[in-house]
Amino acid sequence: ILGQSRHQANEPPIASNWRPVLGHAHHFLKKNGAMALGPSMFEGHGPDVFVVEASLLGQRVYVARGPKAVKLIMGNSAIRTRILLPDESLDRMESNRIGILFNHDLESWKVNRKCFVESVGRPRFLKGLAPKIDELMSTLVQSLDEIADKGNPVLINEMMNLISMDCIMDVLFTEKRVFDAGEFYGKVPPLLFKTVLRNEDAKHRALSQKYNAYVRELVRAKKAEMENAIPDEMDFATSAFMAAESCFEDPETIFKQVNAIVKETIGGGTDTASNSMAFLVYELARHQEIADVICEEVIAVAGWNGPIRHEMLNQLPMLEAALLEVSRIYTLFAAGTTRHITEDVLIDGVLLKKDSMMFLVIGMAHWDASYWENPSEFDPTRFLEKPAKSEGPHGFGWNLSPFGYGVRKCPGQELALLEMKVVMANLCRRYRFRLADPKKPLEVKDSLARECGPLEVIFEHRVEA
Ligand code: HEM
Repeated sequence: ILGQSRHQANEPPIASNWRPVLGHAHHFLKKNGAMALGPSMFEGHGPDVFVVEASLLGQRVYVARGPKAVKLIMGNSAIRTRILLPDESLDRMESNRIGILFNHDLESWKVNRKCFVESVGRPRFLKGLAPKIDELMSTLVQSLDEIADKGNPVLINEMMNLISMDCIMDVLFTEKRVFDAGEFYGKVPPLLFKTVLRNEDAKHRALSQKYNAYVRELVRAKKAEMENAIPDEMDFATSAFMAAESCFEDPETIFKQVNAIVKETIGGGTDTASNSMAFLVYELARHQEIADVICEEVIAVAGWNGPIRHEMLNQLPMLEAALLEVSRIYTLFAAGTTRHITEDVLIDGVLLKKDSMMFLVIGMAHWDASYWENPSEFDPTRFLEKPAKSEGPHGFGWNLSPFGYGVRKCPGQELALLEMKVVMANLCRRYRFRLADPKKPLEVKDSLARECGPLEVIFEHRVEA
């Protein structure tokens, strides 16, 4: 089952695809493990069936599907703990009982989450965010212009990885680097976070040690830098130190806390944004009319070369709609939102029993034909007008929740959307994207999150540079 794929050539992936679920179940599926698995768990049935119970190596698993699950389960503050990972994996990531992503200790998670949310939401940090990414992009387009001059295809999945990594590191530490981040990549492999979770051999252990040491060094340097005056527009790591200092007293705890926030931002914020942008480029290459509208929007507010400022970002409706549409169709965590049920809880007459695992299949609702017209079609215009009775995380009912919803929803949502808007606005006004081989099916890999496979794209200048 793990080896099968339901992707059709040239079709976007089925958002309710069950492969990511099995990726998550990896830890529990031993060599001869068996799991009662049928399509009813992940797709095919109407919205009435919203929790399916299964058994995985003798452990009870609930698969919560569709919009009702998003509203009732994600919105329920009693169901807060994420799936339990082996201590061994957590120790290797140095993230045992610290941070928020895999912290199983609810009390500790609560204070850590408060700290994360405070760091990422601080106005003095947010103020400088768009100019910072915009400045980085203005340096990058010089390299991209050369690529466009030559007309050679680029691997957009890899390029977006580099851009996204550069953005996140700049956002965290105000690091100015050039486009070729190769050397840096050796220290922080972008997929390390995922690899660490799944692979236990010596190579990965060594890589994670290197990575942990590298991040510690950056955080230490940031702390030292904070002895001087803190600038009015601060970076994320500075904001995280301020948040941690307001939550904890012990300097060692503060340091560990900031370290965790930084690693979770790198882990949660790089692959996610880069794959979303790679999928968006793919769709824009196939829908030039949408790309043209986005280009016109950007030029109307910022001109061909002017800076893209924070206040302009809500004047780019088609770009925002295109990002939502990509998040709907490609749903990075289609089935990868997990919970561990810590106490018996009754949801809409369904008893969810203590000590069970849960997978929340948010992607199912994203492709529900009873809610979305032509759900497999990339059509951002569906987001240009909100329905009159707007509800749900994005105002489109409970049928759209790519960042989750409720107590554990993604705390990086605003940052991710802002970053993607600034990056894509810079690219869309300057270049037209063409697929090097339009007939080649898009490769999509499902693991912890959904990934864009090798994708060759040609950049064409929109204006003479
Ligand atoms: C396109 C980009 C992104 C997508 C689609 C995304 C999606 C998600 C989803 C679905 C969850 C799980 C929510 C749940 O369990 O209910 C999550 C959690 C999380 N995300 Fe994101 N995310 C993105 C970007 C980011 C960024 C930029 C950051 C860092 C600033 C980030 C940090 C986190 C963290 C730390 C959590 C764990 C929260 C917790 O467990 O309490 N994410 N994200």
